[in-house]
Amino acid sequence: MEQYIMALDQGTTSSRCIIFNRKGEIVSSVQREFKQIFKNNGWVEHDPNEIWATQYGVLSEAKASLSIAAEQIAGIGITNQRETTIVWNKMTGEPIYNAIVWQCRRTANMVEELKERGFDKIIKKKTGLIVDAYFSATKVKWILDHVPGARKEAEKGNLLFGTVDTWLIYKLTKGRVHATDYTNASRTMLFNIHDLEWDEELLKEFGIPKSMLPKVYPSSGIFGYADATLLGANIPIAGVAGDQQAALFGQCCFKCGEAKNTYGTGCFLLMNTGEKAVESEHGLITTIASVIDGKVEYALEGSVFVAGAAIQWLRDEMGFVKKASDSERMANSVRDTNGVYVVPAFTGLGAPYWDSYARGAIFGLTRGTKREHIVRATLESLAYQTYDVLKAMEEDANITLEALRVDGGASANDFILQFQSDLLGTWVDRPFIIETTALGVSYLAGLAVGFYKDKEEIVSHLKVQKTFEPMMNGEVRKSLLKGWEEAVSRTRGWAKE
Ligand SMILES: Nc1ncnc2c1ncn2[C@@H]1O[C@H](COP(=O)(O)OP(=O)(O)O)[C@@H](O)[C@H]1O
Ligand SMILES: O=P(O)(O)OC[C@H](O)CO
Repeated sequence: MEQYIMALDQGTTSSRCIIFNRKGEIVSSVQREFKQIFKNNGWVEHDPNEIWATQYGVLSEAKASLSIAAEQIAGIGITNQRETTIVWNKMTGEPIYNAIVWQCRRTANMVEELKERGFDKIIKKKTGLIVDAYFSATKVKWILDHVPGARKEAEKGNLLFGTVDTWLIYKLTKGRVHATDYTNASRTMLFNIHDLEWDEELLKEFGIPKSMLPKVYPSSGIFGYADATLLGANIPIAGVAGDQQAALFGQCCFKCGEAKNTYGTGCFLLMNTGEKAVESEHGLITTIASVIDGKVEYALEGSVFVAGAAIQWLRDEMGFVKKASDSERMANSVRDTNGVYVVPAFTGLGAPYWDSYARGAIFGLTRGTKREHIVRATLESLAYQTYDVLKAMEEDANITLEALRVDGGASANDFILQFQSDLLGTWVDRPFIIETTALGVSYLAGLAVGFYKDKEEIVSHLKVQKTFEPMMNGEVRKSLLKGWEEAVSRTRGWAKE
């Protein structure tokens, strides 16, 4: 009987289940979008029960579509939107508040206060992170401070905290396992990435009892077993990683200096730095890339908060496109943006600016501006933001990339990738499978259950579908970048009182 790996990819906008065969090919894929809750300016929430319901829905559908027996699933891999924070009651298993999403800015003031006291330096040293509302720590504190009775319950040991991987493991094992992996732990701003432990000083600073925290495991290994009532057999959960680290693995960036950029809701550029935790001097963060067989590898990361989400905004709020993919045709229907720049700083700016108070803006509007120009400028903004983080990374790591490996939903858009290659002046390689997040965690799970022998076997699966080559004249590039730089500078600090 043929065996498969089931990858659960819980992203910011959708829950997905992809089943892979031994050759790393997709044999079934089901996806479902879920509700984004925008209660206040800059706030973003999800309903944890809807996250679970959609995730369970797609995994059941994907399995049914193949008509396979539960025993044919050799292992489950879980990969997830990172940092998003859920707190639930240990007795009832019910969340006490909505999931506070990584993009949410509600704790920006808390962050300011930490910076004023100089505590950001301690945080950076221990966690590799630039203090920001992006990470989980201030979100957990906010829940404990604002949900009536929460802090008391937490102190009694009645509440559990988890990122989305932890929530899914908990639901899949029917509350038997409260665990996470090192990559997800490294995004909480509570985890010491050098000692590989929850940090007592940080827990004290944020007032978070240790009893709330999940146990931390390597990314490839057995976390527990999905309950037989859910899938028809007790199936091992054998790999867990934050989605961007999973994509790094799925792109086979196993060597020092290898990097990938994922164009999903946000854009995340990660470079493997091997056993060395490189400290950035240009606004990037240091994070755990993977822990496998006791070996820790680190990465440098540039996180851009809004990328594909800007195209969803064009679709849902502006009504400029019916489907995200229509944006490509519209962008190509005009020669250029007619001087328009869109800076999609809807939830502030991440790397390399780290400005919680920046807000989105459209510049250069004239009486001749058409919606096609705004659509084109929105697509170009993904490439400009990537340019900014890649340049910071090249300076930190003192290297020049020959080619950028790309993936994620918006990497299906040829216009974006051609413009990306033009701006960077380097090749851009898109693989056959752009779902590298799910692919990566299927590799991690597959290694744990003996589906794959080693990384060498995995590398043999990597195939480039299309390479984009730079075609833009150097002077044009320079002038476009100058306009972008100016546009970004004018969005800075906008929402600060
Ligand atoms: N053809 C396309 N052109 C531009 N953007 C796209 C296209 N297809 C999908 N997207 C964008 O990609 C994002 C979805 O990518 P995905 O990798 O599934 O994201 P996530 O994991 O963050 O939910 C959406 O924000 C969507 O707007
Ligand atoms: O949902 P994605 O794929 O955009 O990823 C979100 C990131 O993990 C946030 O850090």
